Amino acid sequence: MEAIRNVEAARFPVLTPNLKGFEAAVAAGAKEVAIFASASEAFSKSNINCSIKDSLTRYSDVTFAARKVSIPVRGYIF
Ligand SMILES: CC(C)(COP(=O)([O-])OP(=O)([O-])OC[C@H]1O[C@@H](n2cnc3c(N)ncnc32)[C@H](O)[C@@H]1OP(=O)([O-])[O-])[C@@H](O)C(=O)NCCC(=O)NCCSC(=O)C[C@@](C)(O)CC(=O)[O-]
Repeated sequence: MEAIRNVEAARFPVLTPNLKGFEAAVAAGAKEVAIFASASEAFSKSNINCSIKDSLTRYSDVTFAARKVSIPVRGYIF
């Protein structure tokens, strides 16, 4: 994040799989984050170690937290 902080004319959405990741991203200076869910239970488990249903709950938490501090979430319009 330090290395890309001042790059202009580019967006760097940081993948944030849960609230802990979101908080770390913001602390590191992220100006945009991204949430990423899976279409199959197997991929969801392998990728972020939880069910699709649980991932949607996590992403709801991340989106809510992002909205509170006006951090854009990729693909989401507040
Ligand atoms: C979601 C986790 C973190 C769960 O990881 P986990 O091991 O299931 O986590 P846990 O909840 O069991 O906790 C284990 C430890 O990890 C810690 N932990 C818990 N969360 C975090 C965090 N955010 N950052 C740092 N540490 C974390 C947590 O605090 C704990 O630490 P301990 O108490 O034992 O010391 C893990 O499965 C993970 O990192 N998954 C993400 C994998 C990933 O980055 N996948 C994306 C690949 S790219 C892709 O999919 C393509 C595409 C196209 O979608 C990309 C795009 O959208 O652009």
